[in-house]
Amino acid sequence: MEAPLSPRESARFVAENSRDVLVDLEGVRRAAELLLPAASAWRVEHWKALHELNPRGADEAALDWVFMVDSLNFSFWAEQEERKCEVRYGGTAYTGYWALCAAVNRALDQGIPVTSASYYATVTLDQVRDIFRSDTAVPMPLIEERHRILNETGKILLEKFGGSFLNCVQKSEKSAQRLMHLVVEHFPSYRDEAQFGGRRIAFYKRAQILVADTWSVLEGKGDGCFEDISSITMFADYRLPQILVYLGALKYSDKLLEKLRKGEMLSNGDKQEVEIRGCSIWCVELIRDSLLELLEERGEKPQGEINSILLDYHLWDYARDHRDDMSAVPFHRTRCVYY
Ligand SMILES: Nc1nc2c(c(CN[C@H]3C=C[C@H](O)[C@@H]3O)cn2[C@@H]2O[C@H](COP(=O)(O)O)[C@@H](O)[C@H]2O)c(=O)[nH]1
Repeated sequence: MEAPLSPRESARFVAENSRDVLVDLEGVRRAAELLLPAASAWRVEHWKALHELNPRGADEAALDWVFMVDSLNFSFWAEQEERKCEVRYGGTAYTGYWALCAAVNRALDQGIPVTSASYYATVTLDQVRDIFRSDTAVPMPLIEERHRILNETGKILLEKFGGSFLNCVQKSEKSAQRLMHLVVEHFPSYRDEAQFGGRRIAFYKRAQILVADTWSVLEGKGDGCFEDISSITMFADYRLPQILVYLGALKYSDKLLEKLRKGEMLSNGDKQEVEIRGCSIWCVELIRDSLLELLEERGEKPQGEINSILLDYHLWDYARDHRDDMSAVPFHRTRCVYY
């Protein structure tokens, strides 16, 4: 099979051929102006402090935490908004992606070595159900797939990288692209690819967020000093499209909007699902470019770094904090292990 286009080229190709999703250039500019005050202060060193559940260290154990969590970083959305999986940890009730992190930290606190490949390569389904148990009647979605992926991923990490994700990172020799391709080549559950307009395309959402979280947990230093980190695009999940539509940078056709409002599912790889994901990536690339142009026009230098990763993190956090304001904008419902 032909090698897929890179995520950035896939996004450009989809945006140029999309029918139901449009990147609005005026909206892109307005979004960049809205984000500019915050953008100047974005720094990779802030990632850890951003959220209490992120690992604190920058060692092998922290990398194993990131690898195991990003191997399961998919599909947390609930069938009914009011009936969600919830994990209580340290006095807080967490939902969505944070419920996953809270469950991992809860297990570690109980002495279960859940982030060690030697453990999760042979963990049983019953043990996985217990580790990720919800504190409500609603279980975490796709628990069987999460079990299968843990066994598969753990076995491969043991066989090919001595059971340590640090070895995989060091093999990339400080190239974000090489690390992304190493992960996709060796770990099947990260192969987030599709067919669109006669071309093979790839979004590699979990492989790219894994590279980004590796860069972040290592604070861009040592093995994490990727010279090509700016080549990583935004991560095409189901939250970012929602916020981009809310900000007016992305537009859905009436037909698509109606479908999403009714809560209809889109299958992974459907034309409209690919258009949503591809246009979202392209939209964030253009917002990033617009931020750099605005800074240039104002003769300002950012204190940190303006790239699609830090822009994505900011937008994702913004979406989390403005969930209610965005309730009129539907997110697309796809059940899969890729995002
Ligand atoms: N584009 C993008 N998508 C991201 C993330 C994250 C969390 N990562 C960073 C955030 C904090 C830490 O600093 C991590 O570095 C999770 N997701 C996706 O969202 C969905 C979960 O949403 P909800 O159901 O609301 O929890 C699901 O597809 C999940 O895969 C991100 O950052 N960007």
